[in-house]
This record gives sequence, structure tokens and C-alpha cells, in this order.
Amino acid sequence: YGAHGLGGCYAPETLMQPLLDLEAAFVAALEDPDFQRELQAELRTFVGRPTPLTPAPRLARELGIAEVWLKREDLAHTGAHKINNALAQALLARRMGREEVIAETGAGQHGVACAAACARLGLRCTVYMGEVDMARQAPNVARMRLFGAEVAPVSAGSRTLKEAVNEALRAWAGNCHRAHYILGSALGPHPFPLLVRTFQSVIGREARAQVLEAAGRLPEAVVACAGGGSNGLGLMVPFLDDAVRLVAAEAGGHGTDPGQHAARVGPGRIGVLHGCRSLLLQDEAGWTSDTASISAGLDYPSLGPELAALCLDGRVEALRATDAEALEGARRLCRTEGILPALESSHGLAVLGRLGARSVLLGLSGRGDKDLSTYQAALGA
Ligand SMILES: CC/C=C(/N=C/c1c(COP(=O)(O)O)cnc(C)c1O)C(=O)O
Repeated sequence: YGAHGLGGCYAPETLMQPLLDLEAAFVAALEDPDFQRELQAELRTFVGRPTPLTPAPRLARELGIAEVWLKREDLAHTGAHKINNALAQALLARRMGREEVIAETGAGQHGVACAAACARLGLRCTVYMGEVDMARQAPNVARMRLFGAEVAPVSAGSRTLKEAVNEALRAWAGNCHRAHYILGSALGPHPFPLLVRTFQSVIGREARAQVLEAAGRLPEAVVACAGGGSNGLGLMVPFLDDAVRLVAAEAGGHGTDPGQHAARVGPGRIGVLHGCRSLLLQDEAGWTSDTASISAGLDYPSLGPELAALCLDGRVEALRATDAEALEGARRLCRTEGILPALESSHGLAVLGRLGARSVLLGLSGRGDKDLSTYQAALGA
């Protein structure tokens, strides 16, 4: 992707053929009317698409912005955008004759989405999740198990998303003829970044049509939080050729020193992690740095290669919101519009007031039920 040659397929020999098979199956499925018909029917009747584009006049007034629109992925089934990709990849897995799915999760939303899609399609599901994330997103662990998935605790390293991806990739490498690995963000070895952004771009196609219909023109700015980059790319890709500012909000954590945040644009340098070459938080010796964020879904040292390339090429502006600013963004949305956002989405809310834009469309990537204990502790709910 982009002038910096990001992306690629840095995978062990044993995964090369499964990745080639996946790319071929993906291309064939996209061209298969039956696959598309089933995917569209499931998105409509199981996921509940199209998700609404909600005007937020009271939030806008408090921020001094003329218009704020919210693309409501929090209202998709399981409570976040992750279901768009998980369902499509589960349909693809079944089409490839795979009987089981492996996945990683940080915030638990991707894990819940995979567990729900696998229950729906009759596939076995194993989700790898860091022990730290299992504690801070406990409601999602319960939901995965209720959907019949096995949640495999990961106790290595920082016990968050990075290690969960390591374990999921390792498990897939040892079982790649029977299992499909549903990678949850626009990351990983090719074709995963392409697959995920393609399946997530339904968000932006809907939002662009909805805002033209409701407002009669495009917004000045389109904003999304960025962990691996899937909800951001899904929302922004259909706007790439428009004269619209595109803004990605990264996790500013609780400081600017290495290990205190997960802001890759700026502090990150190009490196390889989890099969793809992209912006990566790393030390001088090239060891991946620790990260920190109040939101599990943004707490990851690398940014997906396509969104990283768009940032490096200047098409997407990367801003960062600290833990405290994200909490304030969540509090403000709750009080002005009666919507409880996921901590990840709250990073997008936190930057709206800084843009100097008259009209803004924000991707609300998920709901905040999973974060209630954090909100209660921080906001005294
Ligand atoms: C795949 C690991 C990321 C997860 N979630 C990331 C996430 C994100 C960040 O991931 P991207 O959209 O891929 O940047 C944003 N919003 C919500 C509600 C999220 O749950 C997860 O496991 O649920």
C-alpha cells in the first residue's frame, strides 16, 4: 500500500498455501452471486443493516459544530462493526469447507462477533484473548461462551491483543487445513487486510448515501477511531475520492513515553508484525514496544498497512486522544444524546471539537456495555 510498500505477506512457509487458497476463495466469492445474496440477506436479517445515521444536534451544539452525524455500528448485532467482517469471513470459511474458526480478540467484540456468526452457521469457534483483556471485557467473555465458543486465555507478555494474535496465528499454522482464521482487523498477511476492509466498507457505502440523503451534501470531515484500522477504513474508503477530510483517532493512553500509549502515526516506524509491514511502535533494536490504552481494542502496537499508508501519504490525518479525553467524550455523548459508546469509539468523539469543521460524520464503532465497569469507576456512574 502507498509509496512506502506497506502490507505484504510475511508468513511462515506452512501458511503460504492456505493464504493463497484464501485469496482465491475470496476473489471467487466476491464474483459469486449466491455468496453475495446470502451475505446481503444475513447482513439485513441477522446483523440488522443498514445501521442508522443518527443526527446529534445537542452534541453538535455543545462542541460548537453545526452538524454532527453518527454512523451507528453500535446498533449492529453484537454491538460493534466487527460483525460485518466476522459474518462474511465465516460464510467464506463454510464455503471453503472449513469446520472450525480460530480468532483473536482484544475488546472482545471481534470474539463475540465470531462466536455469534459461528453459532449461526454451525461452525466450531475458538477465540484467543489476553488475560488482561478477559478481565476488563468480562461481559464479552461470558457472551462468547454463551454462543458456544471456547475462549482460550493468553498469559504471555502483556496479556493483551498482541499476544492474542500471536497465539491465534500459531494455532492456525498448526491446523490450517481444517480451520479458518478470522483476523479481526485490517492487519495480518495479505489477503487479510484487503478482505477485512472490503467487508467493512459496507459502513462507508451506507453512510455516504445516508448523509447525502439527509443533509443534501457531504460532511466536511469523516472521523473514526483506529486500532488495527478496520472500522476507519470501512467508513473512509467510499469517501477517498471526495473533497472530505479524513481523520483517524488513535489511543493517546496516559502519556507520551513508550509504553504509555498506542499512537503509531508519529512515534511508529515501519516494521513487520503479525505478517504485514506497517507502522509499528518499536525500540531502537526493533523490539515491539509495549502499549497502553484504556480501550482494549486500540491497545495494539501496529496500525493496518492501508490506513498507515493513507496517513503517511497525508490523505488521512491522525490525531490522538488520551484515556481522559476519551472518557470525557463518552460522558458528553451520554449526557447530550443518550448513547453509550464503546471506549474505542470515544477516542473519535474526543477529537471532534478540535477539527474546526462545520459538519462531521463520526463512525460510532461500538456500544459501551462492555465498558460499564470502567465507566463506573472513572465517571462515578
Ligand atoms: C481484533 C481486535 C480488536 C477488537 N476491537 C477493536 C475495536 C475497534 C478498533 O479496531 P479497528 O476498527 O479494527 O481499528 C474499534 N471499535 C470497537 C468497538 C472495537 O471493539 C476486538 O477484539 O474486539
